[in-house]
Amino acid sequence: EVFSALVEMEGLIETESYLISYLEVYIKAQQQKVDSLKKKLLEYQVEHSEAALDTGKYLANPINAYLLTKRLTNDWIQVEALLQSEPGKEELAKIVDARSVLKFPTSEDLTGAATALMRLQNTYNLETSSLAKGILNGIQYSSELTTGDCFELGRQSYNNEDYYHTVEWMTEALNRFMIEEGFSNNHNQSEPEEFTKAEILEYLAFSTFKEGDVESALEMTNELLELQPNHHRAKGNKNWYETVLRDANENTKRGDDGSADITLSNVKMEIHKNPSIRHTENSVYEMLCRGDLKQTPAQQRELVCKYVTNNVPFLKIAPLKLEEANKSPYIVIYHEVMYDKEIEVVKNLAKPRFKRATVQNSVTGKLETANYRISKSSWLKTEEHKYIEDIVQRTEDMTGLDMLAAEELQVVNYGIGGHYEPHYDFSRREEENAFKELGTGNRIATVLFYMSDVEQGGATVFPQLSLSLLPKKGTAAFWYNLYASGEGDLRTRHAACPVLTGSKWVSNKWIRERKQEFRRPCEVTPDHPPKPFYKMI
Ligand SMILES: O=C(O)CCC(=O)C(=O)O
Ligand SMILES: [Fe+2]
Repeated sequence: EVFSALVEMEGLIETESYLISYLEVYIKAQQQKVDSLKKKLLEYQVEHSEAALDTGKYLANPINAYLLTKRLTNDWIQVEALLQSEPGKEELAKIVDARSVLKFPTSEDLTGAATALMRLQNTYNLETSSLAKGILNGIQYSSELTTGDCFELGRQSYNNEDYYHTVEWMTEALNRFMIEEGFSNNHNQSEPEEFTKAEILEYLAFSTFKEGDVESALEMTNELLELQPNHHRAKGNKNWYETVLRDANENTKRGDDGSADITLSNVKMEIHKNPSIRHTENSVYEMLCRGDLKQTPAQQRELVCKYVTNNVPFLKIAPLKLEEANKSPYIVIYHEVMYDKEIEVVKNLAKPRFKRATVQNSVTGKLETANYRISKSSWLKTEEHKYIEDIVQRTEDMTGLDMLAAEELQVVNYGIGGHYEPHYDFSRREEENAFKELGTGNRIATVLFYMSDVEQGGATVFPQLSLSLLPKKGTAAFWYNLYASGEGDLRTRHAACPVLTGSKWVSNKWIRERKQEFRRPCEVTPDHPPKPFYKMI
């Protein structure tokens, strides 16, 4: 699959440019055939109309008799040959073979890309109508979506059981459909559509019902039945909606307050609200991604920037630039700790080995792909390149921790809407077995290098700390995941926000407990963190 990393999608641009050139040559060849046929037709028509005017007179001329004979012998053989010729055959073969030769996205990619758009819409509160116009946060980024695109996005949302967005996109499709219908009626040039108004209404009605608005769902179904009186499912739905409304009305009548509101208390109905307001941790996460939530001035006042040498002799000459991002747990940003030339090498080494990033199943301990982590990644060994050795040495200097038991450098590229929902980098108790086998202990600390700027979105956020770190090429974030006692620090729960525009590259160096005994001696008493300010789910 290609949608999970932007760099993987570059191959698709190449595919498209080949297809365009094949198609262009094919059409030219076909056009030449049609042009020649038209010319022949015209010649036949001219001669024939003269002959038909007065057959006797025409044939009395021996030259005409000869020409007529010739037209229907030699000439016509040429026409037949032209008709049967297959110009552009080679290009057609190339187009047919393209799927096995060139890089093509799959239907999973289409679903993934559509889901990513929905995620972006949710996280960044993007308006459907603006998005349909190709506008992201007020900036025109791409061409406008067609009615068919809106319908397709609605269908994809429906398949994901996201009824909120199905309603949004199908309403957009319906509005556009009506405008286009009016337009084509006036101009008498209707294009065949890949969907009908009835289909839009069916999706719209059912999703509106799922969202809890039974009356509107019924109205839409009635409209659908006007278009297609024998629509089987619509008839069934109409009955069902009417029953639901009748039951609700009876309930209301029995109510004391005499309110006319429809209560559906006796009807079991799943109401799918906008997913962004369903979970509290999620809503904090999304607010942080949008920049709607920030550290308080009181928190920020405490933070300082300084040059550090961490008692490393080399750093005495070239100290590191440290910016504190959070006091407790201590999270810092190091500036200018990965250089452009290193970044290029790391990217190039990583690209050919990219695989969809996995997560560890908390029950089985197995690695698997998940919708809550969408990116591609690969692992680079320290010995692979001098630059990686340098990066790992710098990581040791930055953290004061031993790199012997650290994991390899993980390099990550996020695709459109690519994200990693709130998680801990350390392993929870259930998963510990996996680490015991490795014998390296838990992930004591994380160093997260930013290898690109990101145009919009893609922040790393810590919901419990109201903290957002914006990617800046060459910087690295560093924090301890564990207390000195070895217990996991729940406040380090963090997430990678979906990338709205741009390509996000990061690399992680996860440092393990093993070998740190003398660098960060363990303590017996964990300091217990304050409770999060929102409800954990
Ligand atoms: O990409 C980011 O900003 C964070 C990535 C992350 O948390 C992880 O890979 O564990
Ligand atoms: Fe993480």
